[in-house]
Amino acid sequence: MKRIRVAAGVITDNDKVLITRRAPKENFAGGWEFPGGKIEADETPEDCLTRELKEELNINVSIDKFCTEVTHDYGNINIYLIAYYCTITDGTIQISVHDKFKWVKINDLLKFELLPADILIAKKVMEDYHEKFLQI
Ligand SMILES: Nc1nc2c([nH]c(=O)n2[C@H]2C[C@H](O)[C@@H](COP(=O)(O)OP(=O)(O)OP(=O)(O)O)O2)c(=O)[nH]1
Repeated sequence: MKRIRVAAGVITDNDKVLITRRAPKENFAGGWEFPGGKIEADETPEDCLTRELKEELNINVSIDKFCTEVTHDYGNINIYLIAYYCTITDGTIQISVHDKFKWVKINDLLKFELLPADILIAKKVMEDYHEKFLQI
């Protein structure tokens, strides 16, 4: 089975988080995801994420913190997905490979049709958010 490694960015703004929708003709068209892409052989996940977010959304980000990692078996492909919390440091979002982007309430994340591998990431983001909220 084909195995790939993918880095994804969890970009939050107070109670919201950014998700992007895979365009028609892409694999998993119509599915919402955390933007990012495949990690190349000579790249760290962080370098990959910086590159992908610039390529796909035209933004520069700082990578703040590891969020979580998951592996998911899609049948024909096995994906290792590593997610990091990021902050936009420069630029305004311009989509190029996605057909939509949306800032959604963290609490509403599971209402969107996320890619299957992203459900565990979404749950971790919600958990981290609630923990932060309880500490205030
Ligand atoms: N980017 C991204 N991909 C995800 C997520 N969850 C998930 O299962 N995937 C899957 C979908 C794709 O099969 C794969 C990532 O491929 P991609 O098409 O986004 O990566 P890429 O930009 O490097 O691809 P390419 O067109 O250059 O080949 O991982 C996610 O949250 N973000």
